[in-house]
Amino acid sequence: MIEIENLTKVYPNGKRALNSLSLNIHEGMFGLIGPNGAGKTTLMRILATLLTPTAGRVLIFGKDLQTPEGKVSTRKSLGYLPQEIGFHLKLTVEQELDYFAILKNITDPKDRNRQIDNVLEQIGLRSARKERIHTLSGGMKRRLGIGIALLGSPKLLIVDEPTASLDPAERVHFRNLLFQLAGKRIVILSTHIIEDVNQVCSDLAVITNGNLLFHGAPEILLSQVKGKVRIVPESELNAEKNLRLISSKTTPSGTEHRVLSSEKPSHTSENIEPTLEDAYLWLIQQTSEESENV
Ligand SMILES: Nc1ncnc2c1ncn2[C@@H]1O[C@H](COP(=O)(O)OP(=O)(O)OP(=O)(O)O)[C@@H](O)[C@H]1O
Repeated sequence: MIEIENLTKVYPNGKRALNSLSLNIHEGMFGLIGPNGAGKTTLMRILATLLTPTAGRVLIFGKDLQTPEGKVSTRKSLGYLPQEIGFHLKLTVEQELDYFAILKNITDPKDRNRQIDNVLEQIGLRSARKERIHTLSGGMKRRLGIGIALLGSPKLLIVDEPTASLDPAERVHFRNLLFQLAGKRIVILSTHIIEDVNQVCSDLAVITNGNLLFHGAPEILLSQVKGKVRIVPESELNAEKNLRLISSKTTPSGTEHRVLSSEKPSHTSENIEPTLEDAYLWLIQQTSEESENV
């Protein structure tokens, strides 16, 4: 388990990226969502021991990250896939994995080969082992990134926006791969794609401006907007009271607005089943309105 207590990070330029954040993360898939600049990467870099917090405490599998012993043991049990990964494009898939396995201190060549075979199987790149990295598709490169993170069989896997640049089929493939990998591990998935979290995470946190807005199961977040989402045509928008606009789209019959409201629907609009994205947008909007009113 990961225990985060009152974690604060203030960068040297005075930017407060995390603000006394407390959170516990258990085995399985954990989704971390929030708008740009919310503090997600800062949090993940602290968990990955790449950044030192200004205040607060983090225990990873019972070890305090502030102690040298805690840092060493976390690094041993960690696989981290950052947003950008610098591959050696002229190496083959197999050579790249071998290179990173050596960096991870897997010194015995037999053990290294065994682990590389396992990882290639897990990420579905067995047939591409002799291919040079510059010839791989974006999705295959992301899978190779996860393969590198998996070397050493880490108990904690942290992945930062892994599906952002992938096509829909590769995205689904990749998120299913993460789900399979979760098993007895902790997998932290940071993303802007709420649907990915909805499909594979049993627990999630929403952060904005370094503050924790929500922590719990996706169903609980969803339940907060149940019975409150509906589609309203442009012509009816003024007839409805206390609406919160989620999104708008142009259809052959005119502009339609997806809105949230606790009021009874007007005669031409009716409530529809909300999505996790509705709940997320509602939470974010509510918070930004509250902070504007302070
Ligand atoms: N090295 C740094 N020095 C100063 N400010 C920084 C630094 N790194 C990040 N920040 C700021 O801290 C805040 C949080 O950034 P962070 O990258 O953690 O957010 P994020 O949620 O990962 O955003 P995104 O989704 O855009 O990647 C932002 O306002 C960012 O500009």
